[in-house]
Amino acid sequence: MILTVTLNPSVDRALEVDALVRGEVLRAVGSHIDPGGKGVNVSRALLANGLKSTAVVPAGGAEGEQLVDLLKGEGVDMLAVPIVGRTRSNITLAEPDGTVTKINEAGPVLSAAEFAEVSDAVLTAARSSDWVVICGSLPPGPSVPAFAALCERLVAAGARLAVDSSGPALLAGVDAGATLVKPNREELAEAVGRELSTLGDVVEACARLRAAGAGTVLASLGADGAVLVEESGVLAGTSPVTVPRSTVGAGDALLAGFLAAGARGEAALVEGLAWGAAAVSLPGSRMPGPQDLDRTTVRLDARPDLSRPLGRG
Ligand SMILES: Nc1ncnc2c1ncn2[C@@H]1O[C@H](COP(=O)(O)OP(=O)(O)O)[C@@H](O)[C@H]1O
Ligand SMILES: O=P(O)(O)OC[C@H]1O[C@](O)(COP(=O)(O)O)[C@@H](O)[C@@H]1O
Repeated sequence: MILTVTLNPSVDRALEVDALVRGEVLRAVGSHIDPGGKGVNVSRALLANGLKSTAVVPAGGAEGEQLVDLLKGEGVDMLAVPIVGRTRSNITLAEPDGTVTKINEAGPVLSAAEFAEVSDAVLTAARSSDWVVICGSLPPGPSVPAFAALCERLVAAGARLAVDSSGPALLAGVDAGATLVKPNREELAEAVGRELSTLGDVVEACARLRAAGAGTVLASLGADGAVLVEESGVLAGTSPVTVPRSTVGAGDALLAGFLAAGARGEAALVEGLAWGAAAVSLPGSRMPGPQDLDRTTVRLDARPDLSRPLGRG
């Protein structure tokens, strides 16, 4: 069973507009409300494909109740930890060509006691989990040290830890020795402090995260696909999408598919890329089910051309 942890979950509101024009009153041509946050999306994707998962979410206020109701409505098994603060709403504005503009609230501050309660719930549930997958931004406030301590305690307890986060949180997961990290191109570039213009730059950056403590690095590259750097070597893959609809949740779907297929090697990368591409073809942060997956579009390369330039970041 995969335990997902979303320390800063959200109610995701997606509006589809014909064109985004600043300063105008726009009429949405489509709207979607989904339970959100990166770990929540991983659980949703696993569930959509018939795989057990439990989502740990701090939840507070009316939006927190809505998040819990949305998760219940989708049949997602959850551990909701009540907090005083108000769960955030994240807004997506999607255009017909797949361009997505996203506005994410900061989210509620978790008190030290609330963070400790979430940590205790995670450490307890981790004992009966195959993976602990901590994804997304941290709550605002002094949460990095508490997050780093949680990662260290999980690794010390023998948990297989996966981290998909950014900035200090990603580096804390690396430093703690996470089994797997899943940065996107921007997060990877920030982690190593340099622009990533070619596939070789990505591979080198992943190798630096492995040298710093990460076991496997799965770097997602948007339309450029993904790169997997693990003990046994390097793989690169792409998953072309003819009509991108919404990239929101694509990274979470990639990670879920990768984990679902064993979290290493070619088969897992193919599965992750297929789930990621399928998510991009769906509106809002809809997670793909078996009927949405097309593995035949995935192309892998065990000897990728490292000089290959990446698309506009
Ligand atoms: N425009 C796109 N065309 C094809 N595949 C895409 C596109 N955007 C994302 N993907 C797929 O989704 C995965 C995750 O996307 P990415 O944007 O890198 O993650 P994140 O959502 O974490 O930023 C990519 O590795 C790729 O497989
Ligand atoms: O597009 P991604 O990176 O896969 O994740 C999408 C999810 O991440 C969020 O944008 C939140 O991201 P952050 O936790 O980094 O703020 C959610 O609104 C959404 O459900």
